[in-house]
Amino acid sequence: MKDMWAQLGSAFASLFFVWTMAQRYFPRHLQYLIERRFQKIAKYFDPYIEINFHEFSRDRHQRSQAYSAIEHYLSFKSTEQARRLRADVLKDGQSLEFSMDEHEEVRDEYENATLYWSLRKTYTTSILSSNSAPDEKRSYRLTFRKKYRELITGSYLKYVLEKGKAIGVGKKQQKLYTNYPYGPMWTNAVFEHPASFDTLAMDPNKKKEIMEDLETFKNARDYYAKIGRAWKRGYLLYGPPGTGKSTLIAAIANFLNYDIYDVELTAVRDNTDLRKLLMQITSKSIIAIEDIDCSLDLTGQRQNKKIVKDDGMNGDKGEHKSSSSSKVTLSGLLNFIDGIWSASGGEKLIIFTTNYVEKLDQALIRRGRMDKHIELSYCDFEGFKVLAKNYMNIDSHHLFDTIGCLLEKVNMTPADVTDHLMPKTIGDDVGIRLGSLIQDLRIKKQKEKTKAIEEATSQAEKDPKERNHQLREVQGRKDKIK
Ligand SMILES: Nc1ncnc2c1ncn2[C@@H]1O[C@H](COP(=O)(O)OP(=O)(O)OP(=O)(O)O)[C@@H](O)[C@H]1O
Ligand SMILES: [Mg+2]
Repeated sequence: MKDMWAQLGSAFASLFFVWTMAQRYFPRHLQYLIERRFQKIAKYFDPYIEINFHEFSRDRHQRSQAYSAIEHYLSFKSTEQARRLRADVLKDGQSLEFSMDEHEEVRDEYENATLYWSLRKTYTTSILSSNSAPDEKRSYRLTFRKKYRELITGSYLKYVLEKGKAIGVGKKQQKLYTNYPYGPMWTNAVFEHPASFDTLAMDPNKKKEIMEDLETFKNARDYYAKIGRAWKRGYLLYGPPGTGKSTLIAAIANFLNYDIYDVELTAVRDNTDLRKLLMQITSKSIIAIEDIDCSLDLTGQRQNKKIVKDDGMNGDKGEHKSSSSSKVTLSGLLNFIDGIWSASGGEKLIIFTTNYVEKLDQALIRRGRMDKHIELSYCDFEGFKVLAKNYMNIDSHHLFDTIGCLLEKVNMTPADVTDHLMPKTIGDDVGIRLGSLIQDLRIKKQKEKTKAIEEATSQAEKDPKERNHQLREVQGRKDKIK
């Protein structure tokens, strides 16, 4: 391993440690003088240079891309050389990536130079809570001889980062980030949503258009640079609850292989915290702000948000009130979308969702901010066929015609349709599930019919002059529903 010089160096390091423990017994000016001497002697004897690559920035907000690249680069060497390894599951959920564990060291060769990489960990306890587990800080340390300084800082590190990034591209495990309620911090989990464009019930032309738009965006780095615009794109998804807005976000993330940053605006204290949070978002990410009309009072005042209770990205929505004290304003959000903040990192998709597009401030959704407006609507026959294929693996059935006719007249969300297509008991066959859907569609149709008649009748009663006209309307609606 390292030679005699290194041992001398570490002897000095130990002496220095003893000194730091003993220095409190010396007067200040003496401490300073002795320290300077120590440093000079240590520098003279130590022929090595060390470079540290920390996992996070000093404020712990941003994960270093260099650290990730080094991790990938060292993966193979660690598997070969290290005795204590750490294993992480890769994107496919089956293979593993190994990296060296704490205090392990691996050797690398580059143009006759020998270098050593080691992993270091330090622990600090959070000042927020005395009970919290110590915070772990990891860093890679590169050690090499002084004479290789130019070689290493010049071409070697460039080579490591490029190679590490290339190795990491195919291995990237997607993450779902959510912001903590206190302070501008993200917490993350592995993102494993199965949604894809294939399983999405949506007009095939619309689907194709979205996929092409995403593909163009993904490959447009040079174009955005040329026209001088930040490499970002805004999507607005709107439509009634249960029409697939959250599912579409998951499908887009899977299509692009991007991470998702799910911003809970009501948990963000103010515009400054919002900016800090958004600044931490790395490239190849989707920034999702769901139910934007509920998260932000678009007149600039604060408002409580309904909390989405769901399993991951989807599910039923409860109307709980949160005791939010967020001071995030519309202008704060717009400043971010437009501003230079959003340019850091590049390649970001910002997606807003809402059930009530008409409630949104025009400033928020104008083109340039929200480049693409996508309506998700009730299930039509084409959408139903996609769901039938997904949930029951069938392309046709003698009940399809009846369902097609009913879906033309009745508004039912894809979420409600899928509820019928899922087997409720082990013996539920296709016929039973389709029958249950038809029954529900008929009940809905009947309800809509009764409601339409009631509305028209009460309207006619309010205005006797219009009575005859209204009665004709009622008859017309009855015929239409039939
Ligand atoms: N277009 C769709 N294609 C396939 N599945 C869908 C679609 N729409 C809804 N679903 C199913 O319904 C469930 C709820 O959908 P989702 O959460 O995406 O709706 P949403 O539009 O986000 O609703 P909300 O406005 O309440 O947030 C999902 O689990 C999904 O399986
Ligand atoms: Mg949703």
